[in-house]
Amino acid sequence: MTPGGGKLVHVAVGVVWRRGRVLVARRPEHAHQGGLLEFPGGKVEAGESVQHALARELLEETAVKVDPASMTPLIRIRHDYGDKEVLLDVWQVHGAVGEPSGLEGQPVFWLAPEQLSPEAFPVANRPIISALRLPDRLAITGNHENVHEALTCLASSRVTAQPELIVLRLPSLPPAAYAEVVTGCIETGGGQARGLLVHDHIELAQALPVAGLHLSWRRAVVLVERPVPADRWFGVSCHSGEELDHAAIIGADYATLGPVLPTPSHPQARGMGWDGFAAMTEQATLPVYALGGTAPDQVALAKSAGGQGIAGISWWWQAIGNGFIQETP
Ligand SMILES: Nc1nc2c([nH]c(=O)n2[C@@H]2O[C@H](COP(=O)(O)OP(=O)(O)OP(=O)(O)O)[C@@H](O)[C@H]2O)c(=O)[nH]1
Repeated sequence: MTPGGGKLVHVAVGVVWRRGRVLVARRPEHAHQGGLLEFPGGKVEAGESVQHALARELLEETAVKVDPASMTPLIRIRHDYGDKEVLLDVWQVHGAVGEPSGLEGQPVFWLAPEQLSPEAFPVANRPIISALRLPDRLAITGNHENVHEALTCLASSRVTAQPELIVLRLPSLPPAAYAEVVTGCIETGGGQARGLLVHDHIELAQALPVAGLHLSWRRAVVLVERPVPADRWFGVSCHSGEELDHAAIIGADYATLGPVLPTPSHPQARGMGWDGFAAMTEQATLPVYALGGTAPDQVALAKSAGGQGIAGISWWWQAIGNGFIQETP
């Protein structure tokens, strides 16, 4: 039973991929959340696994055949619509066989991830769309006290690891020097700092062409709403379930959660472990990166624990000079 006294409806939801696009359908007007777009799926029946429920629903609703064993978990979202509380259990599906058609009269079509407009879907789907667009590795810079060295490290680390999103975390730099690094990245990026998330300097993320804003918990805790527009990423560093709840309330698109494992900078801190991480992401309503002692070879592990992937410094940052890791974010 849910806090409201109703029953939690467990829904198997499929993100079915084909040639870089995903399958969507329009919900019938009379249905719950009618008229909006959805990813195909439906209720998990008693005694059924989520994967088998999804395979059954995809066949019944869209005529495509999928192998339950080939599905991979994307995210689980619990959402209370007021009239109904749902747990959307979302899985990615590759290798679906057959041409889809709306067997219940619903239009079905393929859309590229950048065509998935959050407003066209039920509210509970927004984190799913973020999870589809976000990479599975979130790179965080090490520290530097010098603008030139920070830019040099950033350029060389980027070439080797090719991260899509980078949190520019340079806590030792005074604000003016930090702004210089950001504008340096914008210049070399031909007018925009591609993939760059400004750390803690809210006004820079609002004013400059960067990919978004990442806030430390101490900055995020005082906010009551999202500080950047919807076309920028907004992430928060969290360390507990309560912090994840607050991040979701202020409109964060993703969070980092850690430390999961002991880190080189804090070897004495035991970390929450993968079980602790899984328990917290289970309750979260936004994509969550595992941070602290994690590396890209643990992306699959992080995903199986309900995470978006891993975040961190040491696996990609090529420190020079004083650019060694001094503390975890
Ligand atoms: N299939 C699907 N359901 C979704 C999505 N997003 C979302 O909030 N839901 C909600 O999940 C619930 C279950 O969906 P459903 O109506 O497809 O399930 P069903 O066919 O087994 O049930 P029904 O017999 O009541 O129609 C609905 O309340 C729906 O609004 C989504 O992307 N896909």
